[in-house]
Amino acid sequence: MLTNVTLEEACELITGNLIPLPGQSVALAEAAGRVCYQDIYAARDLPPCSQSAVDGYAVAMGDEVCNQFQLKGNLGPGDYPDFSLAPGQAAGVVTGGPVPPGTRGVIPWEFAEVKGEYITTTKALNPGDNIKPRGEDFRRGDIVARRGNIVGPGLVGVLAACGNGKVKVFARPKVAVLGLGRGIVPYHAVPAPGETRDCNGPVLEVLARREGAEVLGVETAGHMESAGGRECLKKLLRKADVVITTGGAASGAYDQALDLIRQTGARVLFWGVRIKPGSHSGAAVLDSRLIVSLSGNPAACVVGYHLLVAPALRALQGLDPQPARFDAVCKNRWPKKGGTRRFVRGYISRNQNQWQVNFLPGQKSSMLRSLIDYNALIDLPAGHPPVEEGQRVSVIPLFTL
Ligand SMILES: Nc1nc2c(c(=O)[nH]1)N[C@H]1C(S)=C(S)[C@@H](COP(=O)(O)OP(=O)(O)OC[C@H]3O[C@@H](n4cnc5c(N)ncnc54)[C@H](O)[C@@H]3O)O[C@H]1N2
Ligand code: MOO
Repeated sequence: MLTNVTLEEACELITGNLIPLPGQSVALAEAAGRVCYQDIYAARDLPPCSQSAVDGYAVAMGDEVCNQFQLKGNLGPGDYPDFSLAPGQAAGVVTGGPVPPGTRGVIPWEFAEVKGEYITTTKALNPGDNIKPRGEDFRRGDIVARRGNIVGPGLVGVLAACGNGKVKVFARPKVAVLGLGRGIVPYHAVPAPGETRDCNGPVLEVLARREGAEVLGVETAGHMESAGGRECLKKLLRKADVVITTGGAASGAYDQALDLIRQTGARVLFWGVRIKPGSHSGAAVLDSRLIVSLSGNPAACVVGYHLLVAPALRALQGLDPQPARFDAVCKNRWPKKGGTRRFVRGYISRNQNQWQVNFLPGQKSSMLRSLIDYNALIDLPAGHPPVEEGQRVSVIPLFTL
């Protein structure tokens, strides 16, 4: 078993042992935010025929410029022309309506005077003026999205315009959360003296949902003997793609996570990561199922989630597992120097043209305080000296981009 691996090694071991989930067809309205399973091509030309860009008069002419035309018909909204225009003829058209064959351009009604069955135009017309040619936006067969693209509102619009009622997207990863800390009880229970309410479970549930997962359940098994805990973990592994355990991850007398995971027959990928907080994290695989064991201390649990679980959930959905990253200028100082690589919870914001970051208060791994406002992790390398205000640091944005 690999122990005390770097974060990069841990991520590679996790993502290298995952197979992206299968595709499923979902209704267009349900597809937004999901990940395309396959390349998608335009099913028709858009617009499907030559259309007018203005309300006015479609006119036909030969090579000679003319400004007087005989009105041949009038097309209202929803009408389709059953006639063509010969040079010298015109027809009333509406914005987005089809123009009759033979149309050279469209004159907005503001630049036309109607007298009886004739119109006189008061503006010169160039060929193609105010016409949206067929297929100007998309040609049938044009690629509109690639496998791995997130379905955004614009793509929903294109697919709706093409008449695609369904989209094939990656299945959502099914996630279950299991609290293994001793004396941890569900948050809605009244804890006896010495017991602690489970707060990691609900936090992980919310975080995993944000990453596109379907959360099957949040359970606690720290009160169970080994056999009970093992059966509980096995049960969750039968239905979930990813089981996140929290607590019981260190190597004390009451820490049972590693033991329980081994008892299921899972192959441990690593145990212990050279980061703080979150050093007591590990991962294992059973068939195509992933188990990630996170610390019980709430902030360590959350940091472990962002750095180890979120990349796995992205990889399962066909996305790049790597989080975004950029430099930001510190707005306050971090007085501690550090031997281990540290992930500090920060708050990033834009100031004029640059990103800035605040180190948030309450950074002990046992404390929840920094988690109220955090929207980024500040990556301080091993052996870093104290960080001064105005210095640039590397940040991983979490909820803002
Ligand atoms: N002798 C040592 N003790 C500890 C070490 C160490 O290296 N040697 N490491 C410390 C660090 S760092 C961390 S982080 C924790 C990791 O502990 P575990 O992951 O084994 O978690 P537990 O012991 O079960 O609980 C720790 C702490 O977290 C609370 N907890 C647990 N689960 C939950 C939950 N679901 N919701 C809310 N709070 C939870 C639990 O009550 C404890 O207070 O170990 C240190 N000790
Ligand atoms: O793993 Mo503990 O989280 O180092 O704080």
